[in-house]
Amino acid sequence: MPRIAYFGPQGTFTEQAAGSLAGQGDELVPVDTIASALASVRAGETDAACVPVENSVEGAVPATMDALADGEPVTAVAEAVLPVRFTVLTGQDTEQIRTVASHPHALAQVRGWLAEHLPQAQLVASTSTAAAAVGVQRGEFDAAVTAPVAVTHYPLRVLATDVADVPDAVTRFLLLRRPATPPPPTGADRTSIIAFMPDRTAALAEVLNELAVRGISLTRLDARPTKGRLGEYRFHLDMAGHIAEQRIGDALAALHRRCTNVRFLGSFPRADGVPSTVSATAGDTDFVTAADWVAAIRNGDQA
Ligand SMILES: O=C(O)C(=O)Cc1ccccc1
Repeated sequence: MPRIAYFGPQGTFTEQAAGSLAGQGDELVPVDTIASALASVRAGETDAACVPVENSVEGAVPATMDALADGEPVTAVAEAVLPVRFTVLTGQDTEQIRTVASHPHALAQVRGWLAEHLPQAQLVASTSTAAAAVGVQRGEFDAAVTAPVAVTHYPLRVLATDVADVPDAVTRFLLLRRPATPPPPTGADRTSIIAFMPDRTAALAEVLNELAVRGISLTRLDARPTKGRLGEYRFHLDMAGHIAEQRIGDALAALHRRCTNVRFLGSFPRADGVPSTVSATAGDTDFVTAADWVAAIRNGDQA
């Protein structure tokens, strides 16, 4: 039975995302950190791992960026986008609540609500929203900001539901496997890479230009320090399209020439189903016709 490690414990948003991406009969295996979810799939203990990658309010999840960049390569085969509205669980009377724990991304998205409803409470970062609920059960914190599903796992008092400073916030999750042939292109795909850049004037501009001249639309650009010298970054880029498409393959080959290293993180269907736009001169046949023309000249058969 295929096993999917997810960022747990039970009752996280990531469990919900893993459930929506799992096939029938897949076993969902909770692990405590994003790094250990990826470590388990790298080691072959599980077949896939589900982790959060970015949020529409708080941006990238740094732990996921680092775990994807370090260690053996893994590639995304699917993504899920979930609305995030929070439930506040407690074991106390409201007046007694002195500490509220949650994942930093969750705390950042309910700051306004907490300031209004629990102004006396101190905010404490936990490894995940569900870990905060576990902490409340153990008496370590007075309240937890959790996913709605947490209430079924942790029998605590529901202080509030549908809590969100930004009502339409969403989080995107990835399903990652050990590298294999990517899922086939659908016309509405995303390709994800990490570009390790040389420390050179205009290096990022040159990389972006390789995408721009092929009419490739960026869907995400994030930077993380390499943890080496101050000012050295790696860039996490997502683009509309699939590596099986000529313009994407051609662009990645150009980046391979220009960058210190390029890590391919997958080509997979977009959860929003938005089809890629392909400019009039960057379709697959345009590339094939152009390559045939060059080959003909090399062969001495120019028409
Ligand atoms: O802690 C969780 O439940 C997660 O899955 C990470 C997370 C935290 C806040 C919003 C979305 C996902």
